[in-house]
Amino acid sequence: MILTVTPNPALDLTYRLTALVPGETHRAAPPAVRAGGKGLNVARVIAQTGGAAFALTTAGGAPGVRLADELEASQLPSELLPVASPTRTSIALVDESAGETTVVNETGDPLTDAEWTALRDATRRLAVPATAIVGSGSLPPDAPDDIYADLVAVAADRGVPSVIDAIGRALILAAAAGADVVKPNRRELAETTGDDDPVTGARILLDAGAGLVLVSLGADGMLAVPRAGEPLHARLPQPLTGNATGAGDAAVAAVATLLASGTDDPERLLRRATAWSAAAVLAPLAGELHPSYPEFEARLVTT
Ligand SMILES: O=P(O)(O)OC[C@@]1(O)O[C@H](CO)[C@@H](O)[C@@H]1O
Repeated sequence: MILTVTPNPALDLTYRLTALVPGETHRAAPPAVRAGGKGLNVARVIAQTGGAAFALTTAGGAPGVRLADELEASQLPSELLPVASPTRTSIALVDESAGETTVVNETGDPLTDAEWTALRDATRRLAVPATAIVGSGSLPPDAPDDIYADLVAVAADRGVPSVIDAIGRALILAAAAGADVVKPNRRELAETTGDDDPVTGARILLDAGAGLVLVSLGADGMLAVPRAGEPLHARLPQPLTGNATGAGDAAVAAVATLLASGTDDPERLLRRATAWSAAAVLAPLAGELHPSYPEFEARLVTT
């Protein structure tokens, strides 16, 4: 199975609005409630596409109970480490007329040292049967910077690939630890490296030690910058509108699935990641693909 580790999960509330007007009051039907956080979405997509996934995360307080209940109902194999602070909430406002989604992510509360140790220990234990390990999502305040680097080291010890979707120093340290693939989006990459050009930014992460950098470019598709050879770009002939929340997680799910099956060709990784990411935009909630996802790869333009 592919192990996903989400140190900062979120109870995702998705509201659908006919139109989002800043400064106005909106009335909405009750939100869709999902156990979210990037690694949980990655695991859901792997499961939807026929793979075996296991999600490791934390849960605390009343939102943590709701997260646990929803996760159990979804039947996604998972382990939730109990933590003292309440799980954060993330709100997605889907503007149906504009075809855009606005997201408010709480930062989350710090974990204690003992809770971080428990997360590291559980990662080591659950890595034993894993065929790939994914570390995904922002970290709560005061998190140890090396948490994803540690995960990369665990994967390397087990001889399985690692994929990291993170930001800042945690991402740089994960690259330096030799992550097989790192997948920031364009803004996260610029924030992390201080370079606005995605190819130059990606090369900073490659120089640090990453095997391949995938950069999601939103409606403009995705870029793969390998250690050897030229950068590759893939996109659909025309952009899609929908709910882009979780599109990056679908890309990570695609990459982890291919790596776990022994495929590490950058172009294949890029094409599958771009296709699943696009199919996620057409699905109503983060953590799922539109059922026509197998058709997307054939429509891509790669340069
Ligand atoms: O704060 P992070 O971890 O960067 O993002 C959290 C989040 O917005 O990302 C997922 C979509 O990718 C949601 O399920 C989740 O709530």
